Amino acid sequence: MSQIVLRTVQLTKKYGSQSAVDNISFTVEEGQILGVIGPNGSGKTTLFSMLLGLRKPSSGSMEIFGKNNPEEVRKEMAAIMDQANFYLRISARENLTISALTKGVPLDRVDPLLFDVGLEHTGNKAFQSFSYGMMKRLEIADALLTDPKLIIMDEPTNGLDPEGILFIRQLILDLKAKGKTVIISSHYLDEIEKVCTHFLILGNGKCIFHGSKEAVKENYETLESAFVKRL
Ligand SMILES: Nc1ncnc2c1ncn2[C@@H]1O[C@H](COP(=O)(O)OP(=O)(O)OP(=O)(O)O)[C@@H](O)[C@H]1O
Repeated sequence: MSQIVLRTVQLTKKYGSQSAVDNISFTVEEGQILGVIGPNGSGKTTLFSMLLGLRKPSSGSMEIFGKNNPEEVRKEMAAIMDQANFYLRISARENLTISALTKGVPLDRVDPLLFDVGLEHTGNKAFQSFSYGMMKRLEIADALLTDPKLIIMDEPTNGLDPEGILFIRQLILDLKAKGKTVIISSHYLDEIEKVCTHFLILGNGKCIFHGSKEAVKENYETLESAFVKRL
């Protein structure tokens, strides 16, 4: 049986009287690629913030690798949240080297990762000269430094050109081939449908569908139709 990576039980986050995440229970097993979708304001970022330990649930519980506190499994997890903090005047390679030193990661991981994200030729350019797509690639390399088992990505294709979108698709497929577990939010249903094994559809903070790609196909044919019919 596959290991359970994440289990939430009636997970709830309230802002005042409003439930941004409302009583959500689901599990994610090792190797699954879970796509989290929902309209604006449906609770995706709030859910991710709790998974990363950035916000505390108001009620309910969650376990990641069997631990209640995300801090205890920090080394097993990485997040790509569009909030990367890099030094502007130094290169991608230098930024990644500093990050590796800070995280206690062997420095020989830096160059292969620059290669993996397609920055091997631009690795010596100052970060401030980077395009948005290049920044995103560096953020991904940084997130993967620790070889995490669980990768959480909040709308990773937002603002990317077609080449960048293809790169993210291939990256997720590579992570899947390595047996990593990925939780990814996106508004691009066609794109997320190509890479995910499972889906969680949120509406007003509630789980309105959770199931496998096969269950979506069997019941709704496409993710878009599941999305429209369940909302
Ligand atoms: N810090 C906050 N204080 C009060 N309300 C908040 C806060 N953060 C989010 N909300 C509210 O919680 C609800 C869920 O927001 P959240 O950002 O989690 O949704 P989302 O699905 O990520 O949206 P989007 O697709 O626009 O990124 C929204 O109604 C939002 O206005």
